Amino acid sequence: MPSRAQPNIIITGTPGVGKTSHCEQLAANTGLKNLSINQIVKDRACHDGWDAEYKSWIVDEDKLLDALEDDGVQNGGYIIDWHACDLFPKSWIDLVVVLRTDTTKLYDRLKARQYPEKKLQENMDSEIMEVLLEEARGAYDEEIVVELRSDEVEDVESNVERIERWIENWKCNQSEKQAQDD
Ligand SMILES: Nc1ncnc2c1ncn2[C@@H]1O[C@H](COP(=O)(O)OP(=O)(O)OP(=O)(O)O)[C@@H](O)[C@H]1O
Repeated sequence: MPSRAQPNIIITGTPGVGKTSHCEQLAANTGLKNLSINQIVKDRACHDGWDAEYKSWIVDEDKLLDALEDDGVQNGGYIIDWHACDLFPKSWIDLVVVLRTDTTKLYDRLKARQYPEKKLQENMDSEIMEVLLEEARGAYDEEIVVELRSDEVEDVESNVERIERWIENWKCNQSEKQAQDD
């Protein structure tokens, strides 16, 4: 286990599953820093331009990782909000939460955001095919990947409470480990 005092947690999932809603609530409750990768990509120009068809930035992953490393993300204390997860080094990450949503609900949420039809359909397919869950399971140890439902508003609160309990346990384990090492 790494010797961080605070964990790093990825909240991932198909666009529209509720990552931002979860991350904001979790950051407010725990004091961990909310790291919106979308924002970093935009603000720190970690991209190779704008994809007009998909209406999204073409991410330069090397630049992005350099920017995160400069900020000391590897030292812990971050909630990482991003619709991909396999680019972050394994050694940086303590928990990966993959949010899942009923596809009818996802369709309504993406439609409300006026997503272009092609992007909407691809995201629906991605949720149906469990692409993000498979990506998380492929990139990280099985025991740190957790799948949570985000269908109803109440799910956000119960998921956040669950993650808060996980953080407390993680900190206890870290303190015990530290005491053994001293
Ligand atoms: N569990 C939920 N129940 C009902 N509505 C939700 C839930 N989670 C999120 N929403 C709503 O769905 C929309 C998308 O949520 P949010 O922006 O948090 O998703 P996201 O996964 O961060 O999307 P993106 O990847 O595009 O940033 C918002 O209008 C939000 O209020």
